[in-house]
Amino acid sequence: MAGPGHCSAGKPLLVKIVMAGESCVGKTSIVRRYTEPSPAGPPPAASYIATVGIDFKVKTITFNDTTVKLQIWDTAGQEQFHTISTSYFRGAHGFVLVYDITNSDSFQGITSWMKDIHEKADDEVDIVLLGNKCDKETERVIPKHSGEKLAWEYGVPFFETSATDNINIEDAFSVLVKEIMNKNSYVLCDLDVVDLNESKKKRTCCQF
Ligand SMILES: Nc1nc2c(ncn2[C@@H]2O[C@H](COP(=O)(O)OP(=O)(O)OP(=O)(O)O)[C@@H](O)[C@H]2O)c(=O)[nH]1
Repeated sequence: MAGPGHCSAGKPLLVKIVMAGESCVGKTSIVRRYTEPSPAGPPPAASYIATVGIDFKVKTITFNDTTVKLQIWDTAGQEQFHTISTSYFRGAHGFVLVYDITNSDSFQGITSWMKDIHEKADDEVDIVLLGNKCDKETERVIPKHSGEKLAWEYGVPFFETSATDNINIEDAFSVLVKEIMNKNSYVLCDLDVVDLNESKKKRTCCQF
């Protein structure tokens, strides 16, 4: 893969990030909080709508004076979508691996998601571990030190986050992007990305 030094002048870099973790831990809410444009971000939807298959959002950031396009793939956590979700792991530069601090099954599931990442993603991929829903302190079942210990065992950064209260979301992505960007070889030039929304906007009933 090409590093930043190989990109044509003015071309942004492209970084592929994949969200992973059990169903209902807050992956979609975290992506929405991070990518949607209002300064504080909109609150995640109060009602839960499961991701079906896969979805993605793009966010453009500046890192050390370089424009970087983050392509964030939001996978479905439900078991029935496991094969399709993990098929998007290949080629990812980084993973945001999420559990819910109020749900012990989602914490136990991290080991299996880590195994999937190591089996299906490229070697030396960067990962950040998030214990989400830290605004629900009274319902907490996973102590913060358990998350820290697990992250330490895997050698990855760890944050407790809240998509609802916008806690540590920006910081978690910043740390992940920094780790990815520091490995120049994992960043692609954004040469052949087609903006599908842009083509849709231009299309009329007679033009395809
Ligand atoms: N209190 C609280 N609720 C949250 C938080 N993040 C998400 N939720 C709620 O948790 C539920 C599930 O959130 P989603 O973002 O859809 O979860 P998901 O991991 O994308 O779920 P799948 O699409 O099934 O994989 C929704 O009702 C959200 O409003 C949070 O930080 N705090």
